[in-house]
Amino acid sequence: MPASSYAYLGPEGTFTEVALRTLPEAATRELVPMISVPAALDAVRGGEVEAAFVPIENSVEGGITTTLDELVAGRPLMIYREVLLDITFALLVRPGTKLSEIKTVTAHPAAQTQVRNWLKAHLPDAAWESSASNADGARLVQEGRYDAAFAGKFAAERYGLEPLVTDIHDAENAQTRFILVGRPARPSAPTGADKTSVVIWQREDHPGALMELLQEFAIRGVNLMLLQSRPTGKGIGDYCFAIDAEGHITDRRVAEALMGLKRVCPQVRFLGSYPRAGVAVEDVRPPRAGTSDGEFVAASDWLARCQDGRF
Ligand SMILES: O=C(O)C(=O)Cc1ccccc1
Repeated sequence: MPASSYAYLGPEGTFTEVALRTLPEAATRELVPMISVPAALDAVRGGEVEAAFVPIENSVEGGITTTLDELVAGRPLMIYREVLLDITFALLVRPGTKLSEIKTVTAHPAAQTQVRNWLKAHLPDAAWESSASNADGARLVQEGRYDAAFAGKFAAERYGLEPLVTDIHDAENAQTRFILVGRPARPSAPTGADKTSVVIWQREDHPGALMELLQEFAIRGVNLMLLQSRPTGKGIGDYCFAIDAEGHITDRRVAEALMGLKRVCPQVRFLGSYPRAGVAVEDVRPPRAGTSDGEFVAASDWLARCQDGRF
């Protein structure tokens, strides 16, 4: 596997692959399908690939916990890009299969919540089995292990299947967010429409503990876009929090919020600052009064002058 390659959640024909191919840099890399998110991220940690492209969140189910848990623990990784993809499923079957003949269906667990109502209405007696990815489900249908798979329509041809039903989605406008993850290095320069991801651990259980952490963002006018709690595995009630905040680590208000967290949390893991998918710089709300870079710089200059008695 050459180092100028990107691993992704495979096999060929996943939504992940479709999302990855929308990145211009993917055209110049070898794309290597992997069987699971941990396998893709381990290939990054081991230096076998330059980066890995994996799903992180969808608008119906929330966080993809395998990915979050991988980013929270183990050797640190960093997020460099994100991609949003609209998701609708097709029911893929071996040619000639009728709806009435389907007894078993499969897909990635994150697909289940997106097709649950459709399944209840059209295949109420079908048994559900999870597969490693939606394309892997299609592969298993080709092999005869299941009767049908929920996957992208585009996966049908690759696995010799036919889309019996298309455009299946319980929720309108369902989207999945994917991230490009690499080893830690300097984040790309701010674009004006950026996002910063961190994981924070709280010091101890006490009233208002989470509010104290969130207030580091609130008082500096930093908007939060994701807050996902994950168990640390150390015992019931012991959680860390994955947070996406609007802005770049080089924005003063974001940097100050992160420093605030670093002072009060036992551990903070920086996961990267990267351009927001689908957001133009003109659409980003301007900083709240008193939280622009200029205002932070003016305040720290004033403080330095006070400390010097030069005011
Ligand atoms: O990329 C895929 O095909 C996956 O299996 C992950 C996934 C699951 C559900 C919706 C979008 C992506």
